[in-house]
Amino acid sequence: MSQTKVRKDQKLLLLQKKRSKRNLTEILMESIVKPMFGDNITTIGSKIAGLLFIIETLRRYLPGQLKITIQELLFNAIQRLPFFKKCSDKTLVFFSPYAQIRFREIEEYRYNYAYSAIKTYLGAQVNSQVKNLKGSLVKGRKSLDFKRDDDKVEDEYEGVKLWWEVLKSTAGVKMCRLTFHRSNWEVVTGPYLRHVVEEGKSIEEKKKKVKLFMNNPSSNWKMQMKNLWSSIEFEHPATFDTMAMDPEKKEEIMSDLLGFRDGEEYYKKIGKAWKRGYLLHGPPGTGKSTMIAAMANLMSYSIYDLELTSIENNWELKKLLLATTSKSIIVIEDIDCSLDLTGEREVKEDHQSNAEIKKEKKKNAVTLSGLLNFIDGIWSACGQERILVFTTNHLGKLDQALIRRGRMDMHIELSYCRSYAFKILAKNYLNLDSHPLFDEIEILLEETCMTPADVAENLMVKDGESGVDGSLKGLIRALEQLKSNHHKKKKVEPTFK
Ligand SMILES: Nc1ncnc2c1ncn2[C@@H]1O[C@H](COP(=O)(O)OP(=O)(O)OP(=O)(O)O)[C@@H](O)[C@H]1O
Ligand SMILES: [Mg+2]
Repeated sequence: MSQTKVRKDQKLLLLQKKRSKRNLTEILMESIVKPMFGDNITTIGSKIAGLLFIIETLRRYLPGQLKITIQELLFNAIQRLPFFKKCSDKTLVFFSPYAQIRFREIEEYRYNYAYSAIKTYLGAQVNSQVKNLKGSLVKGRKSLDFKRDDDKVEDEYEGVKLWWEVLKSTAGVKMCRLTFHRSNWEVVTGPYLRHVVEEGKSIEEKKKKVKLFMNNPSSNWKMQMKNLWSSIEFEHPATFDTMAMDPEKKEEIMSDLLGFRDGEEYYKKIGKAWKRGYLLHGPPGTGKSTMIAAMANLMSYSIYDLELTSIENNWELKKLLLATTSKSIIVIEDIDCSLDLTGEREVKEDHQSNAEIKKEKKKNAVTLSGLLNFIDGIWSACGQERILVFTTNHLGKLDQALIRRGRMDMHIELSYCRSYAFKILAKNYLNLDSHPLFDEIEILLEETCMTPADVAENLMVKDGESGVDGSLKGLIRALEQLKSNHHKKKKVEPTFK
């Protein structure tokens, strides 16, 4: 069957469904509501009593979802009567014994954690009576994981029946809708929903996977803040154990991070937003990106890799920030290359046309002040438990306002490979704690500037001789080469006095 035919059939089915719903409302209107009330209300009391009798009968004898659907239709029919059109919401609500609560995925521009907790809770309602399930194999686990895959879930709590629906509006807004009898208002809005959210959160915590998010270009954003970020599962193997750097510095960074993670009370006490900024600087190949991965693995936080060059203006930057979840690391790599850090744009030459200036502005309209707002303005206080990481190869190029303490709380320098870093790399790559060639290598490392990335590359090469000796000798050759190149360069360079 061709695709267009399938689409036509689906449209037809949808139209029929809509029609049948409308027809049913009309049938109820003609057969029950109009004969009872007519268009003119005179003896309202006895008529309301009659209607309540019908509603109560439905409540007793019809099964769950069907009962709600018919009552909803009846309610809709009543609302169409001229008399009731003039009534306030309060009067109308009196005729519907059911209440509904909607939990939208994005509520007032912010991610709604209740939505994800509820979805997780509903997915976990698995038993032998369930018709639709979905199965998956999670990495690192032996057994399959089953989740409920129904749009409608009936639940029961302390004898109270509740009906959940997982919906998506035509505008693409995802939501969970809960329907319950008004007489159970206290139980549902209190202990029941608390139970659902807590249960959902604890399941999420147990199954938590670290994710890597990337921002989509705004031209791909749809309505209602959807599709701002794309994500994949984060599976980088880097840890602080494998980071080649000064052990003391490493210890300091790790305890700073863990202190931050457990610092909710402390941040509340001092009245500061629960966030922390780290600036990683150093030459290419010294482990800045590797450290971000190690941070995410240590904290079990997801990474939001923010590509500033694909953001058109400060407003988009705010939207992206608001759509991030807590327990996350927001990363801007090579901050000096992503942004015009001089703040105000330079005045353009006279001969440059207005159109050209406009085009230029649009191209790079995220400004330094926008970014500063993003870091510590009102907007950043909207989200808690977030880490910000900036990386740069050129610390000197950054505006002081951007890197002052309080914005970037900790400056971490990653540098060329020295003795302590080499020992960690030798352990990682060759499983060596010591070797007669270590002394020679360590002296050469002090005399040269080789990055950990280059040392690691050399340790992986099996140059001629096999085994660890071959790798270490290869590294020595590379270091000697680097040293002699350095001397040659020095000789050529003129000296200024
Ligand atoms: N300090 C380090 N400890 C362990 N491995 C490192 C370290 N530095 C570099 N490496 C290795 O070198 C590779 C490149 O490092 P990485 O991408 O982290 O460097 P970078 O500082 O982010 O460089 P750039 O400035 O070019 O982005 C990594 O895959 C890692 O294997
Ligand atoms: Mg990098």
